Amino acid sequence: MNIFKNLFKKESNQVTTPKVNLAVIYYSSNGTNYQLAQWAAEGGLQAEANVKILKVPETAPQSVVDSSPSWKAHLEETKDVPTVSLEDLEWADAIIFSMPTRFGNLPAQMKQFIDTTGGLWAKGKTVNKVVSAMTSAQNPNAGQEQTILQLYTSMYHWGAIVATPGFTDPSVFVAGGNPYGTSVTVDQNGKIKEDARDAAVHQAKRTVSVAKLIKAGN
Ligand SMILES: Cc1cc2nc3c(=O)[nH]c(=O)nc-3n(C[C@H](O)[C@H](O)[C@H](O)COP(=O)(O)O)c2cc1C
Repeated sequence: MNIFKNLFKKESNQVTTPKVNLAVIYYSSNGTNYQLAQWAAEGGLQAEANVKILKVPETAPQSVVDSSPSWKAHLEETKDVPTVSLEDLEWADAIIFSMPTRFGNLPAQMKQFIDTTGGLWAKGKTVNKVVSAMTSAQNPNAGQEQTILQLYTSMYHWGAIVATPGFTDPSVFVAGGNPYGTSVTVDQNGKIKEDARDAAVHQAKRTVSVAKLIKAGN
């Protein structure tokens, strides 16, 4: 009888999962991906994760930033958002990346940050991070999926576990139906056209719940 009791106890322990650390890492020139990052952070908190919103460093020349009033203003508005560090990556069990589409690809700022992770990768510290990505673009068919998939290519090298939203929630359809990750289209004024809040929240919750399983398994 005691044996059964112990077995039951062990199962109960397995169900009590540890708290997950979620890093929402973004790059944004005009605020869209900062907004997506904030929605993802909301989802992480709803899933009871420890959450950090972190920006990647701006690498564009100051003269280029200065030539765009909205870009300049966004950097000023977000100057107090902490900049991501390699320690943040070590801390994170789960990571949501959010970045705009640039000529059908990742922005150089995000890629530059990812390319600083070779040391962590070499020590095996990127393995089993649960990751998911979001993006924005000015057109629905000019690189949204491609940008997310390019990010995931690096994640496969990390040994990360890519947790896509798939079609696991109605909010994915409302946001435009991108199963690879929430993606939004912005108009000329940078206003998001789709109602993507719930999709970003759902994506973060799903990412955290997969990370919980991985962490509990470890
Ligand atoms: C250099 C550059 C390249 C871009 N390339 C694309 C593109 O390939 N496809 C597209 O639809 N929009 C493209 N855009 C528009 C951006 O994706 C859009 O402004 C961005 O998603 C807004 O995100 P943010 O507010 O977070 O900066 C480009 C913008 C810039 C500045």
